Formats: sequence, C-alpha cells, structure tokens
Amino acid sequence: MSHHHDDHLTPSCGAVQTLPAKAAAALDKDLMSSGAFSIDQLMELAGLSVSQAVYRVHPFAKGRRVLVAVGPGNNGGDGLVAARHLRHYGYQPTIYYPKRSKNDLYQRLTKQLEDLEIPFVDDFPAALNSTDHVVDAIFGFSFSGEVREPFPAVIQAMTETKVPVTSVDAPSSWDIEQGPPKSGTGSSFHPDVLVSLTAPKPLVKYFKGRHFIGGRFVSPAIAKKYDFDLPEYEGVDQVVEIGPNGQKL
Ligand SMILES: NC(=O)C1=CN([C@@H]2O[C@H](COP(=O)(O)OP(=O)(O)OC[C@H]3O[C@@H](n4cnc5c(N)ncnc54)[C@H](O)[C@@H]3O)[C@@H](O)[C@H]2O)[C@H](O)CC1
Ligand SMILES: [K+]
Repeated sequence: MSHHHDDHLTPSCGAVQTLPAKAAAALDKDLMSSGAFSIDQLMELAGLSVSQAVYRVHPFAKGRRVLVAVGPGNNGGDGLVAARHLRHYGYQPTIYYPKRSKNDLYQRLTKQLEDLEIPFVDDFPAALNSTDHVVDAIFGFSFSGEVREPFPAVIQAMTETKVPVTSVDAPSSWDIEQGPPKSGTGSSFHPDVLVSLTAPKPLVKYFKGRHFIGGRFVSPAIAKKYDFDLPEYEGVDQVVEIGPNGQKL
C-alpha cells in the first residue's frame, strides 16, 4: 500500500519492531505536520517520560542529585525538560550544557531552569564525582560519525563511572543502526537505563540494561503507518518498561 513506508522498516526479527534513524525523523516530522503537534509539545512529553523513568529506576532512597548532560540538539532539549520535572518531584538537578543553542525554545527552557535556581556547571568529570545519577541527553537519532569536541571526554567519563546513567533515546556516541562504536582500544559506553522515545531504534539490539518506552502521544494511525505496536501504558504513566532489546515483558 502506498501509505506504508516499507522502505523505512528493518527486517523483522520476532516481535521486536524498531525504527531506523530516517524513519524516526520522518515520524517526528509527521507528528508536527499532519499530526499538528508543535516541537515544544513533543519535547515536553519526551522530557516528562524521561523524568518518570528516572523516578522509577532511581527513587529518592538512592539519592536526589541528578546530573543532566545536555547536547546541542533536540535530545538535549528533552534533557532540559526532564531536569525541570525532576526538580519539581524533589530531585536536585545540575546541568552540564556546553554548546548552548541560540534557538528561542532552548533559551526559554534554560530560563525556566535558572528560575528554579538549578546550577549549570562547566566541569563534567568533577560534577560526576558529586552526583547520584546521570541523565545522558547529549545525542539522539541525528547523531552520526565520530564524537566531536567537547563531548569525547564526557562520553569517556560516563563510560568509566560507577554512577548509574539513563540515556535519552540513544546511548550517546552509539550509531543509531549499528550500536556501540567499534574503536580499536578501550571499551564503549553502556548506560544502565535507556528511554526510547516513540519506538526503539535498531541500536537496542546491542542494549543490555533496563529499557523504557516513552511515547504516550502517538496516535494509532501513526503507529500503523510506521508499522509498530503501541505499548500498553498503565494508569497515568508516560513510560512502560520493555525488554532490553525491545521485547514485550
Ligand atoms: N520522537 C520523539 O518523540 C521526539 C524526539 N525528540 C528528540 O529529538 C532527538 C533528535 O533530535 P535532533 O535535533 O534531530 O538531533 P540530536 O539531538 O540527536 O543531535 C543533533 C545535534 O548533535 C550534533 N551532532 C551530530 N553528530 C555529532 C557528532 N558526531 N559529534 C558532535 N555533535 C554531533 C548536531 O550537529 C546537532 O547539533 C531524538 O533522539 C529525541 O531525543 C524531540 O524532543 C521531539 C520528540
Ligand atoms: K542520548
């Protein structure tokens, strides 16, 4: 059928359905054009989902300090939104945001955090020594190639730390299709938790931790068009836990 984006689909493997980077970007555009959503709305819902996943995996008993690493694009925007919600839940967020966007949306999200007296820090490794949890909102589905400055040291620090890390949409530095980078030396970054937005990306094939899906705003028609099943969210939850590789639990 012509409205099916068959060219976007990965070969099906059991019941796991993933969205390649191009399809994920097309779906986002579709939500904003035919779906009539604004980017602010989608980012708010994405960040809200991330904050709920952090609350599930990291209740206050494990410590309230959360370091949010924010990248230059929309993945970073999701992190800024998550930080605000976490602050309202009672966490103590700190923000590392080295490449600030001049875009009005990001400036407003930043102002909202400053108004809550949330600290912004420049030294990521130092901040890592005094936090209980990390949110990795550096890169999402538009990441490609080698990690550029100033982020290699941030990825390295997240690789070496014992502090648990929750990644937003993709473990930053992973190829969306191929997963962890295959570097000659050293080990690659493996977050403890992943929050896939809308639908899991192909990289989940290589993921081993706790996995949540946040996409309780996708209409049945959009899910059908991109050929994935909507998960069964409970109550007022914005996230549902699924298997590491996207299986239903
Ligand atoms: N699906 C949803 O429900 C929603 C998802 N959202 C989030 O948006 C990201 C995708 O955002 P996008 O702006 O397209 O890109 P990224 O944030 O992934 O990154 C782009 C950013 O990073 C730079 N960059 C790319 N590669 C590199 C590199 N190798 N080294 C350094 N920098 C790099 C690039 O120049 C850009 O500045 C998606 O994953 C979700 O998290 C939205 O919030 C809407 C709802
Ligand atoms: K990320």
